[in-house]
Amino acid sequence: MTEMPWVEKYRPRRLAELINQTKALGQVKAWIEAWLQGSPPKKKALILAGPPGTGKTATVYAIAREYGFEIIELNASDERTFEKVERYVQAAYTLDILGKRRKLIFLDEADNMEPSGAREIAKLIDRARNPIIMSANHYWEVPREVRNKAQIVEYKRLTQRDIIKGLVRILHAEGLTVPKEVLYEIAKRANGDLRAAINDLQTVVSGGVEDAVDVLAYRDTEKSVFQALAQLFATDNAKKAKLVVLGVDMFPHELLQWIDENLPYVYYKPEDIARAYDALSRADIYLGRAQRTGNYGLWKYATDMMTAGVAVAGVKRKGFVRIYPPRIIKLLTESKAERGLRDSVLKKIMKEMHMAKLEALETLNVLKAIFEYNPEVAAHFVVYLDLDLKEVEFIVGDKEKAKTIWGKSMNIEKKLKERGELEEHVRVAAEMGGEEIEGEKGAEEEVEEEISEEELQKAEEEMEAVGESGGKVDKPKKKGKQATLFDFLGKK
Ligand SMILES: Nc1ncnc2c1ncn2[C@@H]1O[C@H](COP(=O)(O)OP(=O)(O)OP(=O)(O)O)[C@@H](O)[C@H]1O
Repeated sequence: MTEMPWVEKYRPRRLAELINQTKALGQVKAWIEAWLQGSPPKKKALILAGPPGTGKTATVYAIAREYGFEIIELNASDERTFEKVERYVQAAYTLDILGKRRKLIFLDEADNMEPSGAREIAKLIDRARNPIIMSANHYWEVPREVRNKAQIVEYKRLTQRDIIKGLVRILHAEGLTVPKEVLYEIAKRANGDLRAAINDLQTVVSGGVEDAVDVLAYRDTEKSVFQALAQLFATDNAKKAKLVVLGVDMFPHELLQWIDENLPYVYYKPEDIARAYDALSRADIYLGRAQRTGNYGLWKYATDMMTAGVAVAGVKRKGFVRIYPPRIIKLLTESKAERGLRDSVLKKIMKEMHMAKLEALETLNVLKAIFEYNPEVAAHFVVYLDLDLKEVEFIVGDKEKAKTIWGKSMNIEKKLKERGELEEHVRVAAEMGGEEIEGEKGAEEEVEEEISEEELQKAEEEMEAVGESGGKVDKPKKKGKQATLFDFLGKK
């Protein structure tokens, strides 16, 4: 079961619970009280500016709770934001007779605003009859016309002592303890970001403290990749998705492995997972092409595909998502028996779905997520791929779940037999696979997909479209008659 993220569970409910931001809180309180006393402050908007994870958003929620505001939370990077703000800006902030609560407008990411949106927001601030609070990591990147109309409140980077205080508070509430050294390590690495520290603590605790050394060792070298992926998987905004990986010190193909590993835990609908993997395989194609031609300009498209393309692929799982290091590293520690099972499953995927090994590996990752969360669909795959119980156990990684899926697959097979349709099922499955494979060798060889100049041009337009609209990427059409998960899900 997915546990609630601790950063949400322990979001400070009252201002007094906020650690070490006394000066900032004093300014916010004075400003909000001016509204309540019937004389709105001269600057009708506030900008809470400071490093991530220092309590800006938490302040807004605590203020709302203590002073009885309803929060209208909007993201400043969303182009439609100003239309939405417009709706609330004119509403009176006083309590009305129907007992509705006064509204406080909260605009996150004010440093990520489009220029046209900024002009509108600036106009709206002038007309505002409700308090508008904005939040930004980089004050100077908030558009000037907005900055000029807002009062700044500075949030300071939290100290290691502050971080430890926050972590201990949570451990106390959870009735847990972790070794002091682990706590110090987390605090040291958090760089003043309590949100990152709390996420690290939850990761360490959920994996068992024995795991802590590994997780923290990774943090040392891959410091920002955990944070970047957590942000990537939290956003539906294509532009933000592209930005969050900018600071990651990694080659694109390494980043791709990390995304690949973690993606099945983020999406839960098979069609969304498949869509995200489609974006990832496009990225992979660009990387291959860059490698072959030496045109490393293609890395940009690859990175855009694996970030924006993946971020907009569908509905994400809510709750805390633990980020895992790439499977390739884990594979090295796989036992011989596991390797054997993996290879036999891969062979079946390659044979039935007419895929090359690399694609079959990706498909196996998708199957893992499907088997974990969707036993009905999983059972159809068992029949289709003719898996045995041991292989099902290997895919789902849990004996009980494997039995459930197995039971369902037996039922499907029984029904198909009864209706004399087993052969038909196999025929349909074969059709999905398309033409006959050209022997074992053909299936095992990695297929090199060439892309033409027109395709590159199209990719550029595609990525621009993703960046601008934040909308969904069109599912690229697969060449040939290879079976895809879409085919399977569509035909089932
Ligand atoms: N000063 C603080 N006191 C107590 N808890 C805090 C503090 N700062 C952050 N936290 C914890 O970290 C979580 C994230 O903090 P918050 O959302 O307020 O960060 P933020 O400053 O708005 O970051 P960002 O700029 O990335 O939006 C909170 O839910 C809370 O659990």
